[in-house]
Amino acid sequence: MEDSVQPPFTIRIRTENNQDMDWMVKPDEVTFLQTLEVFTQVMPQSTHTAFEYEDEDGDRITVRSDEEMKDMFNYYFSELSAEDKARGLLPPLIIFPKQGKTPQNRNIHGLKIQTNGQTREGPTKQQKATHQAMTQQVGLENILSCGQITKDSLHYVQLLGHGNSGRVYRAMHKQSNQIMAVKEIALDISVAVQKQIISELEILYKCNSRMIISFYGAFFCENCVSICTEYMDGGSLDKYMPVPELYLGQISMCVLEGMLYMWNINILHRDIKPYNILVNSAGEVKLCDFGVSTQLVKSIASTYLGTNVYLSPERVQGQEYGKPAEVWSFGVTLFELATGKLPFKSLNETSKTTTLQPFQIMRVIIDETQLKLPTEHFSHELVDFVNRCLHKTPALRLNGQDFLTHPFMKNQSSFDPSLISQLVISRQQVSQTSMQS
Ligand SMILES: Nc1ncnc2c1ncn2[C@@H]1O[C@H](COP(=O)(O)OP(=O)(O)OP(=O)(O)O)[C@@H](O)[C@H]1O
Repeated sequence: MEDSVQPPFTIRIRTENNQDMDWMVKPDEVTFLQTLEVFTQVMPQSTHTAFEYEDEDGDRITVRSDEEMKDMFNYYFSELSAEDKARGLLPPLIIFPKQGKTPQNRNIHGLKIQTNGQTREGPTKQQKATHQAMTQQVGLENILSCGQITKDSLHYVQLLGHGNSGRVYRAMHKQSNQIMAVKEIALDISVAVQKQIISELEILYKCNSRMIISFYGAFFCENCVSICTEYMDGGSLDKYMPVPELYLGQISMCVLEGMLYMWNINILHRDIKPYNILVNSAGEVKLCDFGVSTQLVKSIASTYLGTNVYLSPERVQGQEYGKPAEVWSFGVTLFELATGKLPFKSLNETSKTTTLQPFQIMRVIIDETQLKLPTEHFSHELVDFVNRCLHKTPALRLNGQDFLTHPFMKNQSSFDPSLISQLVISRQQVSQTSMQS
């Protein structure tokens, strides 16, 4: 690896207060000095003379020169797993800036003071110009991102759809040729909030379940956040409704596995609905759009005026969100997937849902007696399963243990991707035929 050209990857600068800043670099082009200059842009209040990275035992190794930086890159590439290399998108290399010890510049209380002539009012004109030049030189505009994806590194291929909060594109990451789905959400928020969103989204890197969509990275460009995830060629389940019961069992198994996996690591989805369950022609079923970033959820909610018809009665009434609320949304989703309709009589005409005021929809969710799945069309097991997810009293809904022992789930043999694959491919054939005629 030492003599070959090393591909671009992300250096994650971990600041003292544990805030991460990602910076995409080409190892052959970036220098030690440039790295220190980037620190100055990210942490203008401190002076740095070196930085550290961790070896496989967690021991810190200091970098003070181009030579040592080269050693660090070689070490990083030698430690990559075959899986990382095959994925094309490399994990970030975390570095820890080291502050220079300049006692004459510190006061006795240990408070940092300005060291480089920068006044309290902010940088001088000359500093601003240097900053701007540096920004262009080292690609600082890319720092507000996690992962190594930026707008420029993507080739947008096709608009896949749009929801309440934004648009989703199919795009290709030029360096890795990786096809991905990019969800763009416009948000009118401060840079501080943008940073918080990016750092909250990073938890998605740790989610490793075959039932959860893979996360490739996220970045802000102007006022838009772009979230890049695995592309699923079958799209979301809303396009398949009504879904025959044969497939519903398999879909439920996958959604539950994904949900239970996330619950285990203390993450709630917060927005379960047919639009957030994706399928592909390989027969995979995956959950997407996890509400892992509280700040992102808040920022979207403040611009969205509608009412989510998948919300549980207790959530509509402002009570704390918990697993039972998630189970309710799953119940509404299954009901809709099975019948193509919502479990509320008065919300079933689309024209009504769009003309009803948000508070009227909330009233329906709280007050209306839910429809029951008709027993003549569905098995007794499915009807009972859905009805028990849709119990008005949260404590009486199915919970983690009951799910797996419920006859509807027990009747499922193990997951068979060929079934879902059949569903996706036959739909793709139908839409191709209708496009041709
Ligand atoms: N990873 C993906 N792969 C393939 N298609 C996708 C992917 N993510 C989303 N889509 C498609 O894009 C459409 C719009 O997605 P989006 O997440 O914006 O919709 P939504 O969930 O209805 O909206 P919102 O979450 O804003 O309420 C989806 O219905 C789906 O068909």
